[in-house]
Amino acid sequence: MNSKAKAVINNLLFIMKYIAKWKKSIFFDIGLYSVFLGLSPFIWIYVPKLLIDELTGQKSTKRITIILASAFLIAGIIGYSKEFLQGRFRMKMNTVRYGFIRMLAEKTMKMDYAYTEDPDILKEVRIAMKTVNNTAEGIGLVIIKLFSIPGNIIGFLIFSIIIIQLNPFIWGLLLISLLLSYLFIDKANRYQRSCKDDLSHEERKSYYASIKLNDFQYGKDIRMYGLKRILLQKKSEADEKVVQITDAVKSRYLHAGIKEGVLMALREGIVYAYLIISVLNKNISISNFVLYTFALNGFVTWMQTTIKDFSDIWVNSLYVSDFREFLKKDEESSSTDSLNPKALQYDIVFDKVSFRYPNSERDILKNFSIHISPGERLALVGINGAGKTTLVKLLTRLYEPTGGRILINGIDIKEYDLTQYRKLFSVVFQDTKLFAFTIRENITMEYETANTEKYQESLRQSGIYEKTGKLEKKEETNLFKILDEEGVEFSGGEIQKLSMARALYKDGDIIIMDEPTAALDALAESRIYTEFDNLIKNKTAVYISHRLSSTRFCDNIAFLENGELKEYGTHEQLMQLGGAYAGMFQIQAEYYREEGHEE
Ligand SMILES: Nc1ncnc2c1ncn2[C@@H]1O[C@H](COP(=O)(O)OP(=O)(O)OP(=O)(O)O)[C@@H](O)[C@H]1O
Repeated sequence: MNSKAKAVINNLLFIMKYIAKWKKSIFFDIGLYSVFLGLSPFIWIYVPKLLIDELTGQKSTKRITIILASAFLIAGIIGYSKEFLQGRFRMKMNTVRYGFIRMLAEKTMKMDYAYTEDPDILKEVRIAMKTVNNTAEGIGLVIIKLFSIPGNIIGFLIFSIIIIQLNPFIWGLLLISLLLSYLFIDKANRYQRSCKDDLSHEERKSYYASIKLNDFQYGKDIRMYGLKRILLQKKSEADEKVVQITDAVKSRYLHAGIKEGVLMALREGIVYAYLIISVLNKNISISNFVLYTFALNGFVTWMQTTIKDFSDIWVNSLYVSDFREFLKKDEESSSTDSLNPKALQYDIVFDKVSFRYPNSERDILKNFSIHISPGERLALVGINGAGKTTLVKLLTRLYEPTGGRILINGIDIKEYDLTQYRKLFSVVFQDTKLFAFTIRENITMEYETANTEKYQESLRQSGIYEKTGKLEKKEETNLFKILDEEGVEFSGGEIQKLSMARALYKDGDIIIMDEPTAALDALAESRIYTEFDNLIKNKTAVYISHRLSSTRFCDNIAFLENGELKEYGTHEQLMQLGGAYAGMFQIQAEYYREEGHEE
């Protein structure tokens, strides 16, 4: 067996494994449906023969009535049962399909964070989503085909027996011509498959533009910068390419259809000529002529359906392979040791850490070493792109250093159980995201919150409690209007306060604030930093800010330049040094003085 066939079988087994897990009774329905499907065509093949025999023989009205009544009764029962089973199957199938959708969602949550910033992986996610999102392709289609294939095989076997009785060569001829038709279609299928990546790429571009056009959060920029035109242009460019690709695919199928039509005409000609000659030579009766005509037509249609079903399974199995490949992507893993990092205090060391993003040719951090003592407040400062956020991503294990080590309490952070490790941190990111859930859910990240006092206290501490208290539904108000007309839209500064409340509620032992106060004015930011700092008591904290006055209170300041530690010390020490930090501080102080703020 070649590797492709093996892959198809493995994919079918994979799907069947999950059908067995999520909806075992589907197998029973398939069995029953197959029997009805396999037998159903033979009623209307045999009934005409029986009627002709009767009409050209004894002409018994009673027997004709019995033949017709039985035929209608059996056909009715079979037809009803088929419809019923098919309807029930469709419902059950959705359970299975949603199971796969959930599986994909869980996988994307567990994947290495690095993948989420990799465009190739985003393409793969889109293909994997397509595989499960509808029943016209991918896993959904394979499940549908699995439902009808056994019945089609039963039908094929019965038809074969009838036709072989007539003439085995005719059976062979039909089979060969049908296999040729399959090859025509298969060529088109393969072409379709070869376009998959390009199609997905263009669809992703079009989808991106559509999403941004409809995203309220982008509304301001779209209007102010006249982005509508460029977005629409990009969308229609991508759409045009999608149409081009799909048209090219359709044209391949059209050509395959024309070739198949010619082949069909030849096939039918030979078969009918054979049947007519057989009647003329009195080798078969008129009633058998009718029976074989129906049987031959039935066989061809049946075979075409079966071939199409197999071909669909073949093509769509490749999507299933993509889906399964995607499931194998590296997950964020805890190390083998799975140590619990929980301790009374945390001593953090960056030991000659270097880092380069995947698919990047530049080291963002170079030999970076720093020691953060327990309870210390460290300020990370430096110009845009210096590598400050990257340091946070490494410390929180969103990425792994490409060189050197990060140690907490003397142990490489890789050794710690990842889930436990992440619990250590309360982080407010620069581009922190909140969800269209209630305020309470956004703070607690819990469906039901037992500790009402704690989250209300977090809101109070981050200075947003007064605002949420005035809302009609208070903390049960939904954020944003995307899912709820009565949802509230908060200002940038208020969103940042909510993000801080979330960090306070989490109560991590190590605090990281990556410039979350950018939407606030300099004085408000400085106030929030100092107030926040009082709240976290003796916890270790890393603060990132571009406004150097906000972080001057920190125990130490690390000034980064091009991924290297350029200057390090207290605010006073760095000012005395008179280097890059002091220069930047002076410029900012000058600016604020001009603006009328007193330092
Ligand atoms: N996912 C990524 N892939 C490749 N390069 C990246 C990625 N994320 C960031 N970079 C690059 O790494 C460099 C450092 O980025 P980083 O976000 O750490 O800087 P920063 O000091 O926090 O800057 P800012 O003050 O603007 O927030 C930048 O040049 C950026 O372009």
